[in-house]
Amino acid sequence: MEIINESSTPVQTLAQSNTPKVPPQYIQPPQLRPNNHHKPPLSLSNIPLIDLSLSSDSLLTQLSSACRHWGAFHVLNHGVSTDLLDQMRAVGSSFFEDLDASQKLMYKCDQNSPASEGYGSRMLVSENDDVVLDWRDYFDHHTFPISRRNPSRWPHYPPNYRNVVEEYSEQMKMLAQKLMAMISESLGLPSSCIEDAVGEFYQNITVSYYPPCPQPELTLGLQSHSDMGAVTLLIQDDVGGLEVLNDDKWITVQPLSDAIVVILADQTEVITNGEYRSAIHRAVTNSNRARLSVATFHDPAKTRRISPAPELVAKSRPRYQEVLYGDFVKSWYTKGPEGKRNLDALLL
Ligand SMILES: O=C(O)CCC(=O)C(=O)O
Ligand SMILES: [Fe+2]
Repeated sequence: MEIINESSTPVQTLAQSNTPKVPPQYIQPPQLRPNNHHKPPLSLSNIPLIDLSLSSDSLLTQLSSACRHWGAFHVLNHGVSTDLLDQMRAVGSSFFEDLDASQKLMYKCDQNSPASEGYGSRMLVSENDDVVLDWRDYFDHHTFPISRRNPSRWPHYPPNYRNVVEEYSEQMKMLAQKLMAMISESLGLPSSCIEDAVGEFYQNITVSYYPPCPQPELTLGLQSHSDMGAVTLLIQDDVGGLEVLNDDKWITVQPLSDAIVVILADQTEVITNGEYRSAIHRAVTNSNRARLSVATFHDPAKTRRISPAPELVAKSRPRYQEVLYGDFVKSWYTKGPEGKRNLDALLL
C-alpha cells in the first residue's frame, strides 16, 4: 500500500484515495466542528444583498448597516461582467480538475514562507505540528503592485488562465477602490479616507479548491478567521460552503452566480476605529461535490502603519493601537487567526 504523508500531500490526492476516514490531522476539536452550531433554516439565512446601482442616499444607508452589523455582504450591479466571473471560476476549476497531481506540483509554493505564490495546501507557518489542517488546496497569485506580478509562475493550462487572472485582477482592484470610497462616505468621511490610509494596494488572488470530504462533520475547509488586510472580494461556485459568524450564529452565504461577496478585513476595522467590523468567516466541506472559491485580497504594504482615522478618533477616542502591517501579518501566520485574536490584541 502506498504510504501518504498527509501533512504535505495535496488534499485532492487524499480525497482521491477514497479513504472512508479523514486523517487525524484534519479533525477539528469538538467545539470547532461545523455541526455543533445551531443552523437556521436555509431560506432564512443569508448575508445582506446590496444593489450598487441604487441612488446614493439609500445605497449609503444600506452599506452602513451591512458594514456595521455584518462586515460581509453581497453586491450586485458591481460593474464586473458575469462572463468574467464565470471565466475565472472555469479556469480555476480546470487547473485543479484537468491537470494531474504531478503537473500541479510544478507550481508548488514555498510552504515555509507565508502567502508565497503558487500551489499549496497549508496556510499557517507553525513550528509545531499540532495545528489542525484545512481540507483545502489553493493557488495563490501575487497580482498588485505590478512589480510583484509574474504570470510565468501562474498555470499555463488552460491556455487562457493567465489572461483571465490579469483581467480579473484589474477589475477587482477597481471595484475595491469604488467600495472603499463608498464605505468611507457611508461614515461621513472624505471618499478617499480608507484608500489613503491603506496606501498602494497589495493584491493577492487565492483560488481555493475544497475536494469532497468523507467526514464533513469533523472537518473545516478553512478554519474560522477574519481576513487580515483591508477588503476581500470573493466569488464562489454553486456548491456553497462559505459561512459568516453573525450574533454567534454561523450563517450560510448562499451562492449567487452574478454577485460578489464583500468581506471587510481587519485593517478596515482599525481605520474605522471599530465602527465597521471585520467579518469572521469559515468554509465547511461536504461529501458530494468539490467546491471552488476565488478570494481577492486588498492589503496595505507590509511597511505601512495603520491606525484609526483622525476624523473618527476626534469624535470619541482611539480604540486600536497603531500597527505596522508587516507585524500583523507575521503574528497572523505564526499564531493562527483563531477568529479575530490578532485584531483583539490591538484593542485599547
Ligand atoms: O472559500 C471560501 O469561501 C472562503 C475563502 C476565504 O475565506 C479566504 O481565502 O480567506
Ligand atoms: Fe477569508
